[in-house]
Amino acid sequence: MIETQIPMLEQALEQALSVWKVENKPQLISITEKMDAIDPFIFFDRGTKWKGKRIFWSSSQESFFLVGVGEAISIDSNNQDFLQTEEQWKSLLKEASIYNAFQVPGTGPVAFGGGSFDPDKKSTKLWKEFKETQFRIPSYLLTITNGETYVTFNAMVASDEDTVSIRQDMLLAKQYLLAEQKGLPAGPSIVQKEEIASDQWKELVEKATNEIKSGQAKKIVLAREMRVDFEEDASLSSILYQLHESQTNSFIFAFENERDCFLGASPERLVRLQDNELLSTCLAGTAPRGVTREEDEKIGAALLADEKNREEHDFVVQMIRNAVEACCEQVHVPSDPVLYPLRNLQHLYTPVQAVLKKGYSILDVVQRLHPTPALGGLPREESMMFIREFEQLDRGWYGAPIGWMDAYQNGEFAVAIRSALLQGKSASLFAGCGVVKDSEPEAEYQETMIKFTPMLSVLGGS
Ligand SMILES: C=C(O[C@H]1C=CC=C(C(=O)O)[C@@H]1O)C(=O)O
Ligand SMILES: [Mg+2]
Repeated sequence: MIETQIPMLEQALEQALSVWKVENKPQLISITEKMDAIDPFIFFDRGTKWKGKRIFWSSSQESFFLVGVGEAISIDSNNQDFLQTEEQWKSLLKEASIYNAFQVPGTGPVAFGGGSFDPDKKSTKLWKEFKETQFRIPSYLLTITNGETYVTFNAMVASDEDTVSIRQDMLLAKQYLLAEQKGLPAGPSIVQKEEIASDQWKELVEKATNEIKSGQAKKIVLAREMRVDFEEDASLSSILYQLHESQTNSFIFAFENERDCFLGASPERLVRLQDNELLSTCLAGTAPRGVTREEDEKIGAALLADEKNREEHDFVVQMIRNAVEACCEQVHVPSDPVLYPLRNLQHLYTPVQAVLKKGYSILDVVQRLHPTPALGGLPREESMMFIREFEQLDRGWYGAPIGWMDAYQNGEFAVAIRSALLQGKSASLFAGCGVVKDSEPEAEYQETMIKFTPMLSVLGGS
């Protein structure tokens, strides 16, 4: 039997109404409850009732989950500016009626979202459902952290009448979302796949290396697309479950907008902030995994010693270090990278730790870091101009920051790679690589091939 009362609801509604009467603008109410264990994938699947408005985030390393259904309010913008988002987020929280006795990171009002890779590139209809910047405060948010489970109920109050429907919706939603449920639906299976213009892409890699050799840039990251079709509409909950099971050391994310959903399993953290402690990671330079342990170690050692990959990696470290130093103190960066193993490939990895200076927020850092040379290039402007002009792909949200922030200055953003845009019976997959002076088109092509593998395999078409 589920306890269907929502404690503090009446107080929260009353408080919001009294502020609304003075301020005359909608007020956020947010109530957090601790619950017995809830399966995050089943919660997401249950959320199909709110189809088009679900979000998912998990850090598989830490068993941390955020699953949101419905939308209490969104903070959107058609010109990308994370600082503007920050202003709106602060103003929303200023007078909000927040009842969260726990204040654990990721509980209470949480804004989840991201934006497009390059707002200056002309967008195509592929990404028509996605805004330049879009953050969602879910109506119902499940948070699982340190083995504890919380649910936060959020709503906007803008009139006396609202309180009646909010009360009703919240109680029904609580009953529905927490009801027992059988397993997840079956995963998709790919019936057709098409690599978009791969020969042209290899020519573009060559063009970029020439550009680099002539001194126009040091590194340019180039990406490409694969389009796949399924027998039936793909079930998102099963895909997320499979990603979570197969991709350790990754962030699993999903942002659903109507019939489209952008999801992935990214190993690349852009920034994490907790109690003012900042962690960013430089991840660039790639090699496959070996079949035997011996072979794997040999490939790893070769990657660590490979000049081309070290250069690719070092450009990212330089840029992130500079950006972090501008808003942090006690910046710590190891002098050499280590290996970061994933199921299908391994990367060079350098963590950057620091303490954020007073007056800065996680979105300040996101704004400064994006795009890092792991997705754009170096120098930033020159590489971005090259991508904007020559890359035959609408990256949309691929390669851009995606993540969450709470009301207590905690949050985490990943770089949205190893990802796909699901659109009912079809999907677009994205993969890119860092091109430097010693890049070879065929080798870079093969590298994108392995980067497609994690997503392809959970979509039923390895
Ligand atoms: C651009 C992607 O990967 C980046 C992140 C890690 C390693 C990379 C590389 O070695 O090229 C890329 O910079 C992608 O997966 O689509
Ligand atoms: Mg590479």
